[in-house]
Amino acid sequence: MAVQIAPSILNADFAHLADEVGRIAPAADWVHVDVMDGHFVPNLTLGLPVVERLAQASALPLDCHLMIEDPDRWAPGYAEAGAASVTFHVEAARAPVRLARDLRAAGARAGLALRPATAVDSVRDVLGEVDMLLLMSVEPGFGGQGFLDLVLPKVRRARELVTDLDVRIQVDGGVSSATIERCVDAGADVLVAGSAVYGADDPAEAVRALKAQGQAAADASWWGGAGS
Ligand SMILES: O=C(CO)[C@@H](O)[C@H](O)COP(=O)(O)O
Ligand SMILES: [Fe+2]
Repeated sequence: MAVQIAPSILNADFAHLADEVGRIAPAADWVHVDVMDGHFVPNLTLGLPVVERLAQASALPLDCHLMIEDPDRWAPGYAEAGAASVTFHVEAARAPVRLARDLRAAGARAGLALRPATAVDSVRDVLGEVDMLLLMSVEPGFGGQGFLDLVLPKVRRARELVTDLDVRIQVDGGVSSATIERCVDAGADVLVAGSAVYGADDPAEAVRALKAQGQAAADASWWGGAGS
């Protein structure tokens, strides 16, 4: 299974977003767009009008991570705006199964996100309804935070639970050359990296290096042969 890198533009220059995506486009699989509403998390970033324009201007598919309240109401709009993948938090959703189905019906991949304190087993029965499970390895809200090792057993458990499913496991927060191998070895196959990419002199080269490191870890891991 190919490891994918989704750089987060949270640490990019918001005045030149399309250009910032262009800097990673030669190497990245997705561009990770962190949508924060100032309520679900104590930070405010961007919303639907920006995502709509970015989806048109971006050289990469958009992986939208919605850190917002009432995703049941707002998330389908991001799929309709052109996001290729829309991830919402289970802690905020009233009807996660219905919402995942709405996202897929709107043409997007559906992702389910868990804060660090939310147990993976709490969503085991709905994993067949989604395309990706996002496990936060920092408390959501800000880039540049330290990686929380407590996510690693959760990643391993998630990988066990999706053995017979076509569900990607994404880790988000504090992913860098120092932590990516542990994430992938546990079972992650999509890695979000914000400051590790946009803090580098050459963001595309940083993505290539992370991908090579992650793929080597996957090939050597206990789950590496699983999935498609
Ligand atoms: O969703 C979030 C933060 O809430 C992340 O996507 C971060 O933006 C990733 O940034 P780094 O931790 O890699 O700097
Ligand atoms: Fe994120």
